[in-house]
Amino acid sequence: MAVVQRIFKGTFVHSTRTCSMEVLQNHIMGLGHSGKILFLETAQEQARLAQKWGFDENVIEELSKNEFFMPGLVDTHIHAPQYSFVGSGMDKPLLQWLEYTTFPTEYTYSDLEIAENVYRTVVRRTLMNGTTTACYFATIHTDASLLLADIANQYGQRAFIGKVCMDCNETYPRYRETSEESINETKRYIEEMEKKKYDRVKAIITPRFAISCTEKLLNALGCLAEKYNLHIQSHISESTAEIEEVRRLFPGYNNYTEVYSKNKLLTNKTVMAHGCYLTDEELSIFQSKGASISHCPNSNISLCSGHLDVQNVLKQNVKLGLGTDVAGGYSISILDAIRKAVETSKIIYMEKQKKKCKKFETNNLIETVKNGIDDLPLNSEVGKDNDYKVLSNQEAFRLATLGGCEALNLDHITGNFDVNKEFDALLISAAPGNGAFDVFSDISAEEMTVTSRQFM
Ligand SMILES: Nc1nc2[nH]cnc2c(=O)[nH]1
Ligand SMILES: [Zn+2]
Repeated sequence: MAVVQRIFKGTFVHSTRTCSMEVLQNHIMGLGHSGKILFLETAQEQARLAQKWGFDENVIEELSKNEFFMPGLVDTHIHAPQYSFVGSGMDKPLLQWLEYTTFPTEYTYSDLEIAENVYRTVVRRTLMNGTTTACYFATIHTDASLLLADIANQYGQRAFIGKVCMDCNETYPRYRETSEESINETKRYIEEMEKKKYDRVKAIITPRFAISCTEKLLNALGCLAEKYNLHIQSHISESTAEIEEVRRLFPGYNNYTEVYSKNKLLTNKTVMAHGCYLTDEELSIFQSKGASISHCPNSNISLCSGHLDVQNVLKQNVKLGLGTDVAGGYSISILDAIRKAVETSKIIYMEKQKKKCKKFETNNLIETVKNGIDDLPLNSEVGKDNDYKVLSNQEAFRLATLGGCEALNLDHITGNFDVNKEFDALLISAAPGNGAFDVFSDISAEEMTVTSRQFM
């Protein structure tokens, strides 16, 4: 039997397959050598557990009343090099923003000194914000991408790191590769990454998006992903202008999703960012391939790209996680993504209400003509049968943790506190001294001084 290394007692909050947020109070968790969860049971079982696992009850580490453990946050889509201009240049829509702000900045990452400075900062800052797993885009530069992987490994972050591939760039031609360069450098990148044998940091195949890649490159990358059994990431259906351009560039395909799926880029290890305008037909392709979507609500609003209807994606059984999409999104925090996901869902709800209201108005007009003004429906009745359910905080919490791990095909390893998974967690104090918010309850001054720590 495995030897227990650490034992925690207190409150554990996580998601399960059937419950968005399960709060387990007064529970005991035992961790094994490798950080794997050996048991999580009610504290009433303490004496029995001590006997079974052979530990001394005095070694139990007890959380204070306002502390709890939750799974580490998962950022399923973030551009590490773009952190250097986060929060600026957001006055343009996607394609112009790429041309004038993003490409000129990413181009400078051939300089490893620039890369090292920003990459070290972004990994530390994401960890400080509770992101224990991140799926990164780097740039087209192989050595700088390898450096980002090395830094994530040094800091103990679980990460996918993508060397970006793009053999087309009409708007900023200096920042692109030839098809051969892109394919050969991707091979070199994969092989270098394999040699490193990092525990928690892996290469991910990264065509930037259909507009930046020829069909030849997309196909070659799909074949490489298959050959090396790798994860894949890209962008899809983020803005209407982008979709128009994809239609112009790939006239032989029925829709945007097909451009990826027919080039072997839509697998159960694929995560596609945005998907705001995917049709139900396209979502059903995602579902059948087991591919997932990274919902990046801050970016979608900041670049005026569109909204993702999360409830529809979930209804179609497509795997879904949250992403910051720094620097399309101005916040590096997944807590912000949780808030924005709920707010986006409320906006969709209000839009549906408005449509309903318009329908009533039209009907009223006809009714009014027929029956006179007294038969108008009361305002309070408007929207009564709007059956759209706003995303709850608990559901958004699930997307930020277990949902993200499902999206990245990591849910057999981590994402919640199931026995045998790795304990990848945040220790949250709801009432740290001088914290960012206030908690009104009977907590002692001593407990107030406890701050959040992070366990990996
Ligand atoms: N938000 C976002 N969308 C993209 N589509 C292609 N590249 C990018 C990028 O860097 N950011
Ligand atoms: Zn992005």
